[in-house]
Amino acid sequence: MSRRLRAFKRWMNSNGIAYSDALEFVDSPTDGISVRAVCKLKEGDLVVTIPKQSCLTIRTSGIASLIEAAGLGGCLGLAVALMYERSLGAASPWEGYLQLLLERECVPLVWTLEEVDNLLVGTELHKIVKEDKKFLYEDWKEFIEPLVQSLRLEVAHDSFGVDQYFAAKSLVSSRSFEIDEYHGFGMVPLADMFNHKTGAEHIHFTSVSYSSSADDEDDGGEVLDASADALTSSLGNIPNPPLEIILVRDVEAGDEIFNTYGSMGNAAMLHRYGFTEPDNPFDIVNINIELVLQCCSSLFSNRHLRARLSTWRKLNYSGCTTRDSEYFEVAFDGEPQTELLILLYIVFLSEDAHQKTKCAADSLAAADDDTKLIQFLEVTQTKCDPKSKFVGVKEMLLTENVCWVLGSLSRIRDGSYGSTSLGEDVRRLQECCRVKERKLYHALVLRVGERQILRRLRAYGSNRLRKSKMRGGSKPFRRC
Ligand SMILES: C[S@@+](CC[C@H](N)C(=O)[O-])C[C@H]1O[C@@H](n2cnc3c(N)ncnc32)[C@H](O)[C@@H]1O
Repeated sequence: MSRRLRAFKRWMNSNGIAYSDALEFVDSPTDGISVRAVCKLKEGDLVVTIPKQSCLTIRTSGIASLIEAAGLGGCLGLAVALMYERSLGAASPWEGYLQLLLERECVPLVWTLEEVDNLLVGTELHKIVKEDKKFLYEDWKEFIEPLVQSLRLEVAHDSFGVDQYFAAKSLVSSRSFEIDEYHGFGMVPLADMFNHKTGAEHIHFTSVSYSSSADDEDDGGEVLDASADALTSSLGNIPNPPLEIILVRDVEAGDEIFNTYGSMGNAAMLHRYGFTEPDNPFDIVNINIELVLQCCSSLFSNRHLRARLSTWRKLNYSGCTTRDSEYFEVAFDGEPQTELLILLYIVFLSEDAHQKTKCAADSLAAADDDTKLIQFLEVTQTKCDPKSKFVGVKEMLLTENVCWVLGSLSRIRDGSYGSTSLGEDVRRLQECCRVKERKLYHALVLRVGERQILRRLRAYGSNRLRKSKMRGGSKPFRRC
């Protein structure tokens, strides 16, 4: 066992963190720390208990009162707590835990701007990471720099520099857990040593809720050997149950024990945790509404597009929204969000069908989603395919024109990745070393995954078109 793991185990023992003998901690020079099962473990086994007082949170940190006085909460406050405890070195009560952590996690936030521009161009993350860098710098300038200057902390000021803040944020983003209402988010030693596997986790991490009934207290016999002091909150004598890790799936002897960080696409995973998973079924690509309108602008006037967009909105449709953009999701299998198909369908409606839709807009808008779509198609007098009950209402939106735009959107969106083809990206990924070229590897997994979704979007449109033609289905209202 590595020296840092031995020191961490000693620290856990003296801080009331109890774990099953069946857990083995592995320290690999290439892949970091992971947890394995020494023997077979069964679903329902309680394998770890962690007193909340051993977690590093805004409340437990030695700088708690200053953070509170400055009104810093959430991840920003936790990053300050982490920077402070790190600055204390061996004097920090968490030293045995902190010495186990990397200086920073390799999330795009801590990549250079040049790396972000070169590696993430075109991907869902490019703009987001550039904004993150800007906003976090502003947070540092506005909250952390004045805090350190005004309070004349007895620790080195350079422990609170902008680089240290970004490093702390990368650890908070990749390792923190929500503990409870009182502590909020915190660094949870040991719970943060389990790696992630999508949809195949073995453990769940839980915060046990306290019950005052004597029966419930008796049931607490399974709790591992955590010290009574550690289980009692420092705020009066309110019993404060520990955090627990419980097996939710059997693990064979020798196998790695995985947690889940949630079901998310590669962009979210790389953003928050600094890694990706090939063929991640939760991957998505977003198509901005501006791009949709731009794509249609070669066929229709601005006036026409504005009128059709307004009708779509009157029917109570919208895309997904963030602070400053509206977009449509394309799922892993290439299926576009229904709202996008409806918008395109309305764009291509004949003037007569559009007028009828406008007249019926108020009553249509009030209906639930499924009924609204059926009634909308009836209003626009789309001839229902006799087999439509087998193909689904969504298919009725896939006219030749709509499918054509889907293909165009896919090509234009794909152009944002630069001049290399998908095939070249796939070759680069095959030749890339996951360990030595970590940033390039994960950026390529993200890029290739997104471009494959766009290719499936093209296939989605052309397959539906072929099927529709074979059925002699709905005719386009207007040819491109
Ligand atoms: C909560 S920590 C897990 C323990 C970590 N391996 C360590 O060395 O301390 C989360 C970090 O572990 C790594 N990680 C977790 N699951 C991973 C996976 N499936 N593939 C690659 N890296 C993973 C990432 O670097 C991530 O930011």
